[in-house]
Amino acid sequence: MDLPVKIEELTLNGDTKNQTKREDYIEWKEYFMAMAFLAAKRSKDPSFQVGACIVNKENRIVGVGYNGMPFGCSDDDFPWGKNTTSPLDSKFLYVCHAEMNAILNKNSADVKDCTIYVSLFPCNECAKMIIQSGIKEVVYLSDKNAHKDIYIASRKMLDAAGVKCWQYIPKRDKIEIRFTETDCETMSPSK
Ligand SMILES: O=c1ccn([C@H]2C[C@H](O)[C@@H](COP(=O)(O)O)O2)c(=O)[nH]1
Ligand SMILES: [Zn+2]
Repeated sequence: MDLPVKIEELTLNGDTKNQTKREDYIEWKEYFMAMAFLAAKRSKDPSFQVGACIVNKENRIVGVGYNGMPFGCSDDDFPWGKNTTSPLDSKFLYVCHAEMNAILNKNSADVKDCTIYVSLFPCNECAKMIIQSGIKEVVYLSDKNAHKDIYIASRKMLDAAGVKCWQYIPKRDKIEIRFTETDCETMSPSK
């Protein structure tokens, strides 16, 4: 009688070793989009958080950013409101967009031919920076502002410049990170 062959585990020198690769790993595109979403978690903007992750041809991350106040402009002193009487009292004149921060934060000489993963389709100002920096592909998740002039102009420029833009449709609605998942015995959830 044939016994079922178990290829998953093999006893080697007394150790049980896994012999087949995991199947539930996250794939590259999902990983990079998740990086953009994780970066967005750093944003102090109370109404909308955006993240961006720039990746080169070798699937190496070369820049990450989120929307925030410029260096030296305190998150506590500069305004986060939007419906203010004076534009000087709203965030819009001050906040650096996620894409701009990702490009300026680059840890490589340039971002030519790179892909930028963004949680939100880029505005016209970010589109200009993307084009001028040589990024060749935009992978976005939300396109919630597609009907607004700023975003119509953005798409027009990206299309004209030959920057490929496509919407990432996630396979799952969340990726959970549990710090207690590792086998680090000293680790315990903070109270
Ligand atoms: O391309 C973009 C467009 C917008 N952002 C940032 C700028 C603001 O902090 C928020 C948008 O706030 P609303 O209150 O929804 O107008 O998103 C960006 O980083 N990149
Ligand atoms: Zn922008």
